[in-house]
Amino acid sequence: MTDMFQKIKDHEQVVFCNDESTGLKAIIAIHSTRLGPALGGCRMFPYNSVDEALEDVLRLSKGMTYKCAAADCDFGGGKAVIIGDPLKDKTPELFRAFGQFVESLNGRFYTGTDMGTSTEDFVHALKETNCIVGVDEVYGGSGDSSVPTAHGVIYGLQATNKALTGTDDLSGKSYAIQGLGKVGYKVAERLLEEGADLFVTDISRQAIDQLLSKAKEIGAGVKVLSGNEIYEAQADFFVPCAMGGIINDETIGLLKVKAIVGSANNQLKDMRHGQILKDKSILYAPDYIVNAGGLIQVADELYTPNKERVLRKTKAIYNSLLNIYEHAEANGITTVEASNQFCESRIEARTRRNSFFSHMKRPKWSVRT
Ligand SMILES: NC(=O)c1ccc[n+]([C@@H]2O[C@H](COP(=O)([O-])OP(=O)(O)OC[C@H]3O[C@@H](n4cnc5c(N)ncnc54)[C@H](O)[C@@H]3O)[C@@H](O)[C@H]2O)c1
Ligand SMILES: N[C@@H](Cc1ccccc1)C(=O)O
Repeated sequence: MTDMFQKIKDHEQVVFCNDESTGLKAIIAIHSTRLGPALGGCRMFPYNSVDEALEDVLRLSKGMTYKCAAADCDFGGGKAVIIGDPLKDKTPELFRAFGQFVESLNGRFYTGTDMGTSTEDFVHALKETNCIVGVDEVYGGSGDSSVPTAHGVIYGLQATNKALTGTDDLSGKSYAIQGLGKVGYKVAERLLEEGADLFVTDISRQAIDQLLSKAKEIGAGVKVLSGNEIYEAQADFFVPCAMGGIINDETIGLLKVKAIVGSANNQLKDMRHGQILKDKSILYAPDYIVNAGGLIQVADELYTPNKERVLRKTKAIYNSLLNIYEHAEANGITTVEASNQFCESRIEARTRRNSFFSHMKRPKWSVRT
């Protein structure tokens, strides 16, 4: 039998949620509460096996610990995955059942949207727990987190452009975007407005058609590629905005871009792929630095929400990336090593009181009740 404790050895807590009546099968992973209660979105995906779902939630929740530390948020890392097809298996009852499991963690885990879930889904969960972030303002939330996430990706592209060419002007460059969902579509739209050339791919025809009609409206050109063709696109930037693990042994040799900057979580299949990118002189913007905009917004929501502060902290992604590039270059290490080192030392320096968050609720949470 698999040694489950060996598998989850880096994590504080992993909860398997099973609800027969609604068909809910979910896993919540809390990686660390050293800096505060765990915060992380909930993904819905038709995983092929429970092992695959577990591996995803363990990696994603660990990434959230680093993302919170890098973005200077007083939260720890957690994530949830619901095993199911977001196009077929969603019901209000399923999300209410999920909300009950979140509530059972008593304030140790706050969650909201991620790949495959929407703000509407969490309005149902909100009936069972207050530990939900990023729902629309009419429900007391700060709104769709993909908006600031997309802003962050744009700042990330500008900083990377600056590091490569000395200017942060995004026009006249080409971008290969994988995934035109909540984040990818907004990034694509902004790049079109900037006068960029786009290569795009998505498994959803509807998502592609929506972008094509937008491009037509503003008279911009978009080339649609199928599946793996996106890795071979002759573009300046690869912008992954769908699933993780896409920089791997099969794809890395195909890349022709100068840099990778996208919102997808866990883009590198393995740490060693960071070194291969460095050897190929492809500048890699660590995903959890680039895609922190959504986290910044929902973390802010848990105090007294302030849009100006969210914008300022999201803008800081630009300088954070430039610092990471500089540190990596000066020390002959990869950009992921540089950002991991920064986060680990920040977590070490900030850990206080104890290393297990057990408070019942965030101080200002009562404003929502
Ligand atoms: N939403 C946020 O605020 C946020 C924040 C940080 C990170 N992220 C990450 O960004 C990524 C995208 O998130 P999202 O919220 O836009 O998700 P989403 O579900 O809204 O969009 C994902 C898109 O990718 C497409 N897709 C799925 N598999 C694909 C494939 N094999 N090839 C091409 N396209 C594919 C889907 O059809 C969909 O259009 C995820 O990895 C997510 O974890 C999202
Ligand atoms: N899902 C996004 C934003 C988010 C963070 C935390 C909670 C809810 C949503 C992320 O991975 O960063």
